[in-house]
Amino acid sequence: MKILLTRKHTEDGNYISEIKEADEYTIIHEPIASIDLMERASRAFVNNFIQHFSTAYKKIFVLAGLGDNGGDGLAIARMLYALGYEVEIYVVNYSNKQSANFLINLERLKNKITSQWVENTTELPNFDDNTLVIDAILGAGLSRPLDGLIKSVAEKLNASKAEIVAVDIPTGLFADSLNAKDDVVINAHYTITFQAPKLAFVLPQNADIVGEWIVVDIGLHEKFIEQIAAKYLYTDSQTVKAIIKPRKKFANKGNFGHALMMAGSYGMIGAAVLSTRACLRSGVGKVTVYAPKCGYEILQTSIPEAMCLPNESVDSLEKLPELEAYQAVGIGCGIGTEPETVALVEELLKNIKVPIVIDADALNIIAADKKRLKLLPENAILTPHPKEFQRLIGTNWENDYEKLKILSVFAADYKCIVCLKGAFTAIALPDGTIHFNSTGNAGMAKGGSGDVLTGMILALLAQGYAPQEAAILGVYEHGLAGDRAAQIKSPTSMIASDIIENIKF
Ligand SMILES: NC(=O)C1=CN([C@@H]2O[C@H](COP(=O)(O)OP(=O)(O)OC[C@H]3O[C@@H](n4cnc5c(N)ncnc54)[C@H](OP(=O)(O)O)[C@@H]3O)[C@@H](O)[C@H]2O)[C@@H](O)CC1
Ligand SMILES: [K+]
Repeated sequence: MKILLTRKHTEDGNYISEIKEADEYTIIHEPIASIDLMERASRAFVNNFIQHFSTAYKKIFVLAGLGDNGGDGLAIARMLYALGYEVEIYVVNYSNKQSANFLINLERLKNKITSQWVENTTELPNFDDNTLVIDAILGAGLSRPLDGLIKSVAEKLNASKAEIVAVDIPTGLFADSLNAKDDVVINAHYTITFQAPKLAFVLPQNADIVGEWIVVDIGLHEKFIEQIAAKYLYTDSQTVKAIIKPRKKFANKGNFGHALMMAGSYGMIGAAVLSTRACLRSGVGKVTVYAPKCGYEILQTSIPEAMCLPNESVDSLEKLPELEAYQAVGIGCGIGTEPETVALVEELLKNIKVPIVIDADALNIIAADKKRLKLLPENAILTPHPKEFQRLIGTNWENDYEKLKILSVFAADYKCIVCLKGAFTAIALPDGTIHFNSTGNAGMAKGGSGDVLTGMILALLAQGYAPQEAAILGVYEHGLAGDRAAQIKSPTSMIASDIIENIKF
């Protein structure tokens, strides 16, 4: 799914809104009147809202602005009222400019619900912990940080205990550009957004502002959206459905590749076990694990399905084995950074001719001498967590927008694929696009999760998935397995082995 931007920079130094353009294209080519599109969007909001909140709240306060976000608010209030909800409308009267659709919806309220016009926060009711507030003050049309009346309304709401549901975007949040640290933004608990995810929603810095969020389809023209060259995408079940290849009935294990997992060191054989087992659960035909001697018996007994190739050294990985037999290689999980292992990583990068996934200590080894970055083979998949990525680039970032810029440039410069792990893992491709993942949960932020991901991606590479596909699909299925594990064990109690047990391609 594409992430549509509200401020996309153009070559002449201006910016356009992809959302607004899709909106206008739909109005002309469907065709549909603008007010009817607003009605459709509001209906989509209400359908989701009533599923999510049923009748838990006695009274609903709708805070409406004067533009089209406010117009949505009025339409939503009318629809909820018609469904029997007790609704009060407060119009935040911050300006003398009102949109045409706002005015039409104001007219449509007549003889149904009255709206109270607010010029001071003292005219607002008290929002106690049993109230639900729908925030329809400003949406995609935000052009500057909040000030004056809207800012004080936002501060009052944020200080209250009310449950806040945002229409399209929480008021004051720029959909895809940076808010200053001291900007006041309404902190929503739930956001129902129209047609496409907004970039701000997948950035960790905004997690407490957007709350849980969901995209509802408002039927903007498919043809227009198809031709948008999106820089940011969101991996959902549809994306993944288009990538997954069905397993053929008459296939044998030779059809699914032979993977080589280079992992483990003394005290870290668990990382080799987890990554290899995850690889086996992800459809690979055969897997050989190359590990130090101290891991041999552990690996042979704990994963009988895998072959184990012990290297000479007892405690750490050294010396490159023959690579001819393998369709893909994984390296890094628990390998440590002993000098002989450093030499092995360098040798591997110089000699590898098949797809590779690089994780953990292998990334740290590369980061320790930046010249090694030049050895990265084209389309190598790197799976750093933020700290590892910082080591690779040798610097930190000021905010998440800067992080994305650095990430995208890094992937383009080194022609590699970087899966930057975290909530909404960001996968940067050599073409500069960034694909955010939609699955996963906080229970996965635990030792061993990353090893599982490396094993899954390795299995997909060995089966012949293109590296981009292997990264996007692997990260998505890893998150999904984590979500299943969290359902069964709870996010707090689940461990990496539970993720493996819930992999289900
Ligand atoms: N796109 C779609 O597909 C559909 C979109 N729909 C809905 O439309 C919404 C977008 O509507 P919108 O363009 O009217 O913008 P909105 O956010 O209501 O505000 C605009 C007004 O606010 C003003 N203003 C800006 N910043 C300000 C500030 N800090 N403080 C004070 N004022 C400020 C700004 O003034 P200006 O910048 O011109 O000075 C302008 O007058 C979108 O979020 C969705 O809910 C659906 O109905 C149908 C399908
Ligand atoms: K809003």
